[in-house]
Amino acid sequence: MSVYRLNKLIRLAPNMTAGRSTVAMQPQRHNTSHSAQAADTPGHTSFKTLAITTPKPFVFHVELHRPNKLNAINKQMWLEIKDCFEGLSTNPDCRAIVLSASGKHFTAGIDLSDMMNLGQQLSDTDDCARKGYILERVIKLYQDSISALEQCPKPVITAVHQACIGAGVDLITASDIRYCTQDAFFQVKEVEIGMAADVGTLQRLPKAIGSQSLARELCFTGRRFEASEAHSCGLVSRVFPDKESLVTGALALAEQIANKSPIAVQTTKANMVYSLEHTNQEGLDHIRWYNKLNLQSEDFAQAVAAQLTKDDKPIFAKL
Ligand SMILES: CC/C=C\C=C\CC(=O)SCCNC(=O)CCNC(=O)[C@H](O)C(C)(C)COP(=O)(O)OP(=O)(O)OC[C@H]1O[C@@H](n2cnc3c(N)ncnc32)[C@H](O)[C@@H]1OP(=O)(O)O
Repeated sequence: MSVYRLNKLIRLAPNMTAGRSTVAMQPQRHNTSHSAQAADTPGHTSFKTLAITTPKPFVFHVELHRPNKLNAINKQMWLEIKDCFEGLSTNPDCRAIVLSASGKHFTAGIDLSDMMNLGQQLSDTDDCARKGYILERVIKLYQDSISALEQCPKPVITAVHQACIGAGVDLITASDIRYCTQDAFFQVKEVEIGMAADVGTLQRLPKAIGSQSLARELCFTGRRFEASEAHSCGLVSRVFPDKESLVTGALALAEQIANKSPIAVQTTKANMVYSLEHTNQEGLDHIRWYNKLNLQSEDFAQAVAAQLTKDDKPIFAKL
């Protein structure tokens, strides 16, 4: 589906009011009346591998949803992740996103059966250059899928339970904030399947944990590590006792973010992502350019007034 069409569909979401409305979802996943309504709405489409709900005003909850396949990421899921986050990027009803997963594990990484299909496709030609072109396109598509989280202007909070393997680590390191359950475990497993990780972990993990030494150890060995180590090295910032409290905590954080000025939050994300790759001076130049506009916005005036009057919930216009 084109990004244009997806944007249009996501924009059809019912107005955000407290409560649960569902867009582009798996009807059987959420047995609320809202799900049925949304599923029946003409023009609504369904993602096959993602379930999307809007549990709080301006908060979208995206779930990896191939529970019977341990949320292994097949081609369809790669495409849908990209479409979904690109669509939410321009959706004015979305200010913060929680990404979690249904079923036993967060994700078993790339779908290995799908990889076998790719092998079949490659065997259709004997020409190594043509095989190379096929692989180039696939890798680029998968990279873009993961990068859609980082490029999405809205903060993305990932909530990991149980296994987060291979491509799962690529995925979560492209998010803004990571939480997990105490039974979560992580593995940069690519070397174990005979490849170098190529969709983001090697670039983002060292920055996320702030240690080249540990990142290289994890990437060279593919050793599994648990929630406690993920927390102590800074890969995740909070650990919850179970999945229910994890998702509740992640949604509460998303709600807190969604109550802030969307201009302030989205500019903050843009500048923090930019500053990861640039010098301090370049980062300062970048934010100065943004803020010479943003400090004239009604959000700024309203937020300052709210501070002075101790109004803890100023209402900001959609962005
Ligand atoms: C261009 C390339 C871009 C990106 C590349 C990314 C690379 C990677 O993602 S590398 C990592 C690949 N994933 C794995 O190696 C995971 C292997 N699986 C496991 O380690 C375990 O299954 C587990 C995730 C820890 C879960 O363990 P458990 O709960 O005990 O379940 P199992 O009994 O092991 O598995 C049940 C069932 O699922 C099948 N399965 C597991 N993982 C995958 C997978 N990634 N793809 C496809 N299928 C998977 C497993 O074979 C079992 O199948 P049965 O038919 O029931 O035997």
